[in-house]
Amino acid sequence: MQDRQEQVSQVVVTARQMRDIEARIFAAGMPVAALMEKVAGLIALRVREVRGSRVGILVGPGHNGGDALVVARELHFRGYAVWLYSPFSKLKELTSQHLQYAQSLGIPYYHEVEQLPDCDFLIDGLFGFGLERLITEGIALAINRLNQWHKPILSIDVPSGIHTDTGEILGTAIRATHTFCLGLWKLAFLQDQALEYIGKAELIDFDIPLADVEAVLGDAPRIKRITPGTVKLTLPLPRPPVTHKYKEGHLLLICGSRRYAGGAVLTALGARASGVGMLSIAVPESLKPILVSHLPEALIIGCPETETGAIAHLQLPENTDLSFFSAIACGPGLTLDATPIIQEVISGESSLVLDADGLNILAYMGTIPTLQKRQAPTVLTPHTGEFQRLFPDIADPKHDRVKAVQEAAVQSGAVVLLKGARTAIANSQGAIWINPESTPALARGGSGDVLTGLIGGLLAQAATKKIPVEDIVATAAWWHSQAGILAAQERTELGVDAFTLTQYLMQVISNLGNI
Ligand SMILES: NC(=O)C1=CN([C@@H]2O[C@H](COP(=O)(O)OP(=O)(O)OC[C@H]3O[C@@H](n4cnc5c(N)ncnc54)[C@H](O)[C@@H]3O)[C@@H](O)[C@H]2O)[C@H](O)CC1
Ligand SMILES: [K+]
Repeated sequence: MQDRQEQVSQVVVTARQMRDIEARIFAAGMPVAALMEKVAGLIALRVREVRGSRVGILVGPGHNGGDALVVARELHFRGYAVWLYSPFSKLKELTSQHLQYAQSLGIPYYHEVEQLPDCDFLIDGLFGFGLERLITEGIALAINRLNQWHKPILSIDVPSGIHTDTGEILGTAIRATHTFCLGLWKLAFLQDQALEYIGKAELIDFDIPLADVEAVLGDAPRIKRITPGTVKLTLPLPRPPVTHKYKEGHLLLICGSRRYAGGAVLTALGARASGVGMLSIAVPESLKPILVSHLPEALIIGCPETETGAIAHLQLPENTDLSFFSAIACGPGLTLDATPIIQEVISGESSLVLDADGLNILAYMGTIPTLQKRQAPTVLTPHTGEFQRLFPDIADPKHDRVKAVQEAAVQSGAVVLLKGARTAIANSQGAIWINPESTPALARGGSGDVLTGLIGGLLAQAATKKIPVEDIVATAAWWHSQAGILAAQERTELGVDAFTLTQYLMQVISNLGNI
């Protein structure tokens, strides 16, 4: 049984779902004003940990503004110098009552941004999940002006101006340094385009009953955050006391070319870190010595080469065919000259991960619909450019990455991992995993090759277990990014080349015991 914190940390909701959950709580008898008091009380406690005692509070017309006014009142009583700014003349009733009381306490209230005295930081309660249209005119100008002050801004629930679901900027938006997401993680926190506006994100749990969350989310496929708890459920640990190398999975990597030898080494090092029982690596014949020297434990299969140094065709050892392997990972460094290999692995019946040139060849051949016919699981791991080449008829993933990856999985029947600051993974039934933490240190050549090897190695080990493929892919994505975070902490964001990244993978798993 997972504890409440772990369960809450996995949940992701849309604005609509949050409103429905909230409606159930109110219908069950919780007074709206009491909930606002509780939530804003928790925010005020958190704000008091921030340095500074002169605070400007931005008040919107809805309950986000109400939250801000309760925070203003609490800070006022705790001795802070508090100033209110609100350009709105019409406020929701509860918000209006809080404003009236704040004014009765002598808290100054201004209609123009310029009237706000110099403050240490700002609290943004202009709009929460009720923002439904573009911000225009005076309010847009005010937000732009406030952003130019370059003061710390603490946003309540979401930075005002951000679409709660897609993370799009609706006209303009507050650039928060810190955002307190209320109750449950909203989808915008997991959309790349919103991240620059959100700053440091923190969930304020205000005891939403899990029964209400379950009732609203129902049995439909969910969007979930990957957490250490979900990762622990899928890792092949502990191993059974009695086992042997083939029981712990046999992965075949097909990668590399004379031009891109390093891609093969990095993919293999990612696979090695997965702990896979047996690793075979098919490369062009001329790469064999390099691979042997880096991975003495692996079986290196030298294959005939094209004139350009790509694998011309697979030449597996005698009595071996593709069905012999628990999983196959194919693509890094292949070049487009290895096209026949992709045709061959797609028609095989092993679990298959396709990345890099594997995806480019797939796009070139236009074989996405044929993936639907595969009996075994397929995993595609595109970055945005590869994604657009593979799925040209899906709307630009930049507008809504989560929707795009969901559509791609339905179209292909594959598990699709869309790389990004918040990597998203979808299966063809509509379930989504999103990796909530990463580092820009990973935006570097070769880091994707490491991920491909890691996914392949975990898939091979899970081949006989009943773990959903998307859960395994999610675990690999989390593991990979945590290694990047760990490496960046020690070596800065500039010090995480792909080889170094592979050296941090094991540390992540040994640290998991402490989480
Ligand atoms: N989730 C919970 O259980 C709780 C949420 N709280 C807070 O309440 C807000 C949501 O409040 P709501 O009143 O529904 O919406 P907003 O405050 O975001 O504002 C809606 C308000 O703004 C008007 N509006 C919408 N778009 C625009 C626009 N572009 N320009 C001008 N005006 C606009 C709209 O008509 C409404 O009047 C949530 O985020 C939390 O902060 C509770 O306090 C605690 C429980
Ligand atoms: K806000």
